[in-house]
Amino acid sequence: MNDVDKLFAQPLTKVSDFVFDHDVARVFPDMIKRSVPGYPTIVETIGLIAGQHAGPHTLIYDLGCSLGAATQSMRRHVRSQGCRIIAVDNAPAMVERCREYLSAQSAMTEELTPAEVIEADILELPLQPCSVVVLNFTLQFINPELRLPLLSRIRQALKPGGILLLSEKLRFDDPDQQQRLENLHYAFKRANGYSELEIAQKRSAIENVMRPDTLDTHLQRLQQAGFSQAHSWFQCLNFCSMIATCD
Ligand SMILES: Nc1ncnc2c1ncn2[C@@H]1O[C@H](C[S@+](CC[C@H]([NH3+])C(=O)[O-])CC(=O)[O-])[C@@H](O)[C@H]1O
Ligand SMILES: O=C(O)C(=O)Cc1ccccc1
Repeated sequence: MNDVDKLFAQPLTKVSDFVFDHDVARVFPDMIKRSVPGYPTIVETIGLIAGQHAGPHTLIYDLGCSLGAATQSMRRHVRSQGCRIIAVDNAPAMVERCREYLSAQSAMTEELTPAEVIEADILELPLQPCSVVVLNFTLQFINPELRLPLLSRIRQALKPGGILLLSEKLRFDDPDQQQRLENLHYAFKRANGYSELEIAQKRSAIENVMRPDTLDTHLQRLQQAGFSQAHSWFQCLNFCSMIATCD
């Protein structure tokens, strides 16, 4: 069920823009673990932090859930009575497999927080009052102009004491820092078995669809969206996770 990512292993005459289709869904757990430094730690810690902030009888959103890794972690960590997780993705292939993964988890473990998966565009979906929202490497795929309106809507939906957990690939204004961390990211990929060709073709595939911001841009935008406090709680190379709080 979980295949090794060889999507960019053969030379392609034209590298198309990256899409979350069936081929990607099939290899996604392998791809993200070998491509994002710190990903397993981030996913596990999202569960831990959500467990501290999800009050009884509140809603949790996992927006751009892919196969539901963050949802699975939160289902294990959130112990409050009457909590429910809504995982959302607009890629049908991801949603289909996410439902399978969550059913398999339910079958294997007792006392998990209930979770449902909705196929929807997070830019369109009305958000109900909630205690925790997760954007784990999703905002970077949203049109830059629509990022602040989305974050403002999330802020409006969060109850007092609620939090947003936002993980992103970072860009750096300083050219030396950008080059150093980008090179280290490629070294991380190489160490995980990706070839130079795979690294180069994946880079072309994502350059038009994934647009990272600087940490400053993120923190300022979170403030603009109305969050009381925002800071990072994890960084490995050019990948970071932030928490934003509501009074
Ligand atoms: N407008 C949108 N509406 C809904 N979903 C969207 C939208 N745009 C993109 N997505 C979805 O956001 C996800 C981004 S992957 C998230 C990993 C996951 N969070 C994880 O914890 O493993 C990150 C990555 O691949 O680097 C994809 O599944 C898209 O379909
Ligand atoms: O692979 C990369 O270079 C990334 O930045 C992360 C990533 C992981 C999975 C899908 C798209 C991008």
